[in-house]
Amino acid sequence: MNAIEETNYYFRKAARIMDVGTPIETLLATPLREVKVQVSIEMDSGEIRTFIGYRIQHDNSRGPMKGGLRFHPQLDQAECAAMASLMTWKTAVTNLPYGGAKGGITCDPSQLSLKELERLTRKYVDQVQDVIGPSRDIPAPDVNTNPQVMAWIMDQYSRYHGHSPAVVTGKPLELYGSKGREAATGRGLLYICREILRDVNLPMKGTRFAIQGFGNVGSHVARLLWEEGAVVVAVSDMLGGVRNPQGLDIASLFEHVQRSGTVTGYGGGTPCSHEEVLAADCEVLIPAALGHALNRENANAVRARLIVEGANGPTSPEADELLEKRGVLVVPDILANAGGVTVSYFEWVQNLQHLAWEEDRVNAELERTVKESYERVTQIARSRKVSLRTAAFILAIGRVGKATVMRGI
Ligand SMILES: NC(=O)C1=CN([C@@H]2O[C@H](COP(=O)(O)OP(=O)(O)OC[C@H]3O[C@@H](n4cnc5c(N)ncnc54)[C@H](O)[C@@H]3O)[C@@H](O)[C@H]2O)C=CC1
Ligand SMILES: O=C(O)CCC(=O)C(=O)O
Repeated sequence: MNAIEETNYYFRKAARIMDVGTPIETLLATPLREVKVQVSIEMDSGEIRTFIGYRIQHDNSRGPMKGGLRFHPQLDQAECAAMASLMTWKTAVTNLPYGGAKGGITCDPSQLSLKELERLTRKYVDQVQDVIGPSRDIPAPDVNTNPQVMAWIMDQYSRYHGHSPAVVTGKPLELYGSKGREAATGRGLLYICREILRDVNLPMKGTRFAIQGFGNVGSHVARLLWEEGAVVVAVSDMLGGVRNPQGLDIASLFEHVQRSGTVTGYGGGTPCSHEEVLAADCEVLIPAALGHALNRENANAVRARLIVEGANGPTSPEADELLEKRGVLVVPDILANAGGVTVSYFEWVQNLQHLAWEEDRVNAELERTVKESYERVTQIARSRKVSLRTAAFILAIGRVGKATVMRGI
């Protein structure tokens, strides 16, 4: 199965329990529009290079489409489509007035200079500016994109359409960004962890976590959990992992990462492999890197009793089944990592109203939203006797399906 087949497997499993019927099931599984563009730029050397960019718009029945932009060498159309679809279900689980989209460029940003990255981003906007917009489709950061990239997007789009801060979220604070957005996905995961730990009678203090990925999502959730007394026993990034059964000192790990750009080589733990992080002896595993991290080959090695999905699509359907059989509780991506898009929504609202919220308000509204979604999903899981993933899809499909039918097809 490729990425979109995996996402649709989960979608169909829930749609069939709900008995939505083949015509609506097919409609909801089919993206509204798939844009694939040539992104050609002049490199610093004077050479012309051509990259491929995507923007997949999955559904807009509940509002403008929303979702991140990924710059990654392995990005392809199927993965963008999968993540666009996940955005539709995620915004619906969280009850944000949005649909879903996702996009990016197949490239390795570590091989580009800052100027090349800027030219690439601006050229991409030239190619998609007629399909995005503040009330049409609003991009945001994802893997290897950041507030600076969002600033270039805002600027380039505004050259075509006039001053438009609300065309993109995750912008720098100096350029209409929202307080709290940078840490929002990690903070949302923290709130989810608090809820699920309470439900399984585990205290935050002393509970052991392993975290795959130490970028925006992984590093913030590690810091927030550690600040609450949780023990982070292993972390990794694309170069490898580091572990310490007594707990890593996250503040000094941050200093190390700031200096070296990677968790590897950190002196407060011992080096370990990617697979050892996923199989770490801990209560909670947070995959917060790329899709398909947990699959048929490694799912049975997982020792955690809870998995909280920070990444999008980190668990393949085969792995999901193996984990469920072993009683491992999985909090799915479309519920667990919705903190980022929730604060993106707050940023968009602030931009449309030309005002700025204080961080306390952002975090309080985020906490309320996360708790409410968690409550709704767990109620469905209990009453229908299904997994949290299937329950989250049932909630989302109900909302998107109703909006679709009420608007008229
Ligand atoms: N940034 C956001 O607000 C949101 C991101 N996500 C998802 O969270 C995941 C991470 O995104 P970000 O943190 O934003 O990206 P990022 O680019 O800031 O960080 C990605 C991290 O993953 C690491 N990584 C890459 N391959 C790895 C591997 N094989 N093993 C271990 N680590 C590896 C990188 O070294 C880096 O530390 C993605 O799946 C993304 O779609 C989900 C919701 C919102
Ligand atoms: O902040 C956003 O709008 C989208 C973030 C994102 O791409 C995601 O939730 O996967």
